[in-house]
Amino acid sequence: MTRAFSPALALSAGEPAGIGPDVALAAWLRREEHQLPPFFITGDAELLRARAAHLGLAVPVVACTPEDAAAHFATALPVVPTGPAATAAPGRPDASSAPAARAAIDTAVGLVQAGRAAAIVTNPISKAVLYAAGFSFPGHTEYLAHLSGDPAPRPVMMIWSPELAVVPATIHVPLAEVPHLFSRELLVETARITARDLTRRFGIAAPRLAICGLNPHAGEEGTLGLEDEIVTRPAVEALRQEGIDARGPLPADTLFHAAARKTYDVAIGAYHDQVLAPVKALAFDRAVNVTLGLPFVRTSPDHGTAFDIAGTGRADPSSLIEALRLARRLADRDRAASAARLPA
Ligand SMILES: NC(=O)C1=CN([C@@H]2O[C@H](COP(=O)(O)OP(=O)(O)OC[C@H]3O[C@@H](n4cnc5c(N)ncnc54)[C@H](O)[C@@H]3O)[C@@H](O)[C@H]2O)C=CC1
Ligand SMILES: NCC(=O)COP(=O)(O)O
Repeated sequence: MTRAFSPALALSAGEPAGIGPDVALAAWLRREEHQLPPFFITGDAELLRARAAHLGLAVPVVACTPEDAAAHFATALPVVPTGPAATAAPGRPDASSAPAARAAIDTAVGLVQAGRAAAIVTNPISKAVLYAAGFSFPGHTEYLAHLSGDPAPRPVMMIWSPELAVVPATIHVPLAEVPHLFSRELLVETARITARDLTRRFGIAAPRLAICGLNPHAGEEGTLGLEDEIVTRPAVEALRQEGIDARGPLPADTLFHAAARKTYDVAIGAYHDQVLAPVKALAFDRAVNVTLGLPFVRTSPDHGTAFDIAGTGRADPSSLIEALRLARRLADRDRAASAARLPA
């Protein structure tokens, strides 16, 4: 049986002064050991050559088209050039960082939308650097939704690992704004998208969702805050009426120990640190950030730019490796599902 052609994965280069180049080079060097699917970087080939030389890594870098990337992958790291040169030194972002980082994302999205990349994997950006250059989106998650369509779909951030998968209902917002943004509509919509994508892309037929309360002890029946009676409980009831296996409001402090984790497929929390801290504590080197709700597959390592170790050779590529492997799996499942929907 011949396997239908599927394009390579697009890996956006991320913040040039961060560890994105380091982990991309290190992942490519481990491509056989980890049976990595072919990928190409959208970015600046010169920067990658310079970083390989700086780190003393024997990685040939080849500039090519997305279509030629898979053929080059066995012998060189393929780069699809994006235009803006990135001149920043490791650990020292400069003014070249923002246009280069943004162009890498834009190119990757354009290629996946044109069917020239199977999925997008993003290396970390420095949000502060992009904000200073006028970027008005809190992070990739929201920017990718913006690039996905008009109106933009609601994006959902999931950090996935074999030990634990979590979703924050509010994403990149100041903690003081969380109680105002935490609404029944937000929670229901977030849970629906999560359940749908866990079935469609992860193959979990009836996902079990554990919904955390916002307050300590999930509000202790309203005595420690009313949000869980006004928002969380009715949202869970609405989800159950739709046939979604949701439970809550559950106290977040007792939801992440080993026995509790066996009772659900994903924990949905009210805010970023409530659920990202446990997954990063358990699986920092293996966890993958996946954006749900998009028309294409996007994954990312769970870590940031790590300026403190960029260019030192200490950056661990494991999370990027898992992000590449997961992106391929999810894209293949998407493709198979689309093919099954086609008329014979
Ligand atoms: N997807 C993305 O674009 C993300 C971007 N960021 C951005 O990254 C920047 C720095 O964020 P931080 O909170 O400092 O988190 P960080 O993940 O960059 O670093 C936290 C600590 O973990 C270490 N670390 C991170 N990745 C590592 C790896 N692969 N191997 C070994 N050690 C590693 C770092 O050296 C540092 O000590 C911020 O601007 C943030 O917005 C953060 C998370 C995701
Ligand atoms: N802490 C996770 C994170 O900041 C990832 O953000 P994004 O850039 O993937 O939206």
